[in-house]
Amino acid sequence: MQDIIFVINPHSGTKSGKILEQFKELAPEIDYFISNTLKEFDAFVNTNAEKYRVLIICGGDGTINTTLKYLIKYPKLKLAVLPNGSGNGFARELGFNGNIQELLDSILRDGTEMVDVLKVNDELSCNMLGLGFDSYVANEFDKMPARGLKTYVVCTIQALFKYKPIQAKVTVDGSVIEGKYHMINIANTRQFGNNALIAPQAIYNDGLFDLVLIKKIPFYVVPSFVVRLFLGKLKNSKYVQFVKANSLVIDSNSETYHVDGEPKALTETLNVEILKQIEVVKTKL
Ligand SMILES: Nc1ncnc2c1ncn2[C@@H]1O[C@H](COP(=O)(O)OP(=O)(O)OP(=O)(O)O)[C@@H](O)[C@H]1O
Repeated sequence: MQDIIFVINPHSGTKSGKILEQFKELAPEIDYFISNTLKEFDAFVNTNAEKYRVLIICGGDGTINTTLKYLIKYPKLKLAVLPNGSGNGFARELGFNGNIQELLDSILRDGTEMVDVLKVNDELSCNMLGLGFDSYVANEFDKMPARGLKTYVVCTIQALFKYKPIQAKVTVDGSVIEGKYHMINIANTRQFGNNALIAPQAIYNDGLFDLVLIKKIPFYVVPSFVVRLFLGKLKNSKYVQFVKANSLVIDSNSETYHVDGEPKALTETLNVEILKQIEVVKTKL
């Protein structure tokens, strides 16, 4: 337990204080660090990374995203997750269920699995990036004073009335796909979070990502689309096209995009490729 570090993002989710207390009670011998700012986190990891074998991240997909560059720089460091975000897509896919004792047991078993990391211009991603509707929602969510699932649902419903589809040109495997889209996703794992399975066939360690192109959906189709999304049945929808690839280029008039749920302004062409793999604690027996 000496070589494990627990890092908690106090800005993620809605119950980080309570989780930290529970963690300290169950594992008093494990070092912990409260990551108040990215600057403090950077200084802490760069000073201490060599001391540790496992980095437990307590936060959402956005927090996990901020650790990727360190996991690549210090490959002896393995990632484990105590989910505390609004969607927790990555944690759900890798089987991190939020139970502290089960997490510690998984770490002690010492099994690991590799996970692909994508490079998106100068950023990294391990779960999902997207343009269009979901980046619009991520941007609106970012402006809200409260976080959590409830706020996310409110932002999504409001966006259904305000959002306009985007124009995009995607160059993938020498072909050009061009059109008007409700949203475009590049999925390393199957889900956005909250078990919304946008790319049901995505495999996080196959050296490929799934490009998911969603055409403009008529308003009356939205309810059945949402049902298919949560059932993992989008493959049969005529509004959705899937392509597996390991690199692509996107030009779009979307003003925003998101990387693992973190909204960004879109001002240039996006170049996406599979970069490397990181080692993640295996939760399944
Ligand atoms: N390592 C870090 N240290 C400090 N702050 C961070 C760190 N990583 C991310 N943040 C900030 O904390 C905010 C919330 O983090 P995160 O995205 O993980 O939680 P969430 O939005 O509640 O969950 P989810 O991404 O699952 O929807 C981010 O938008 C970012 O501004």
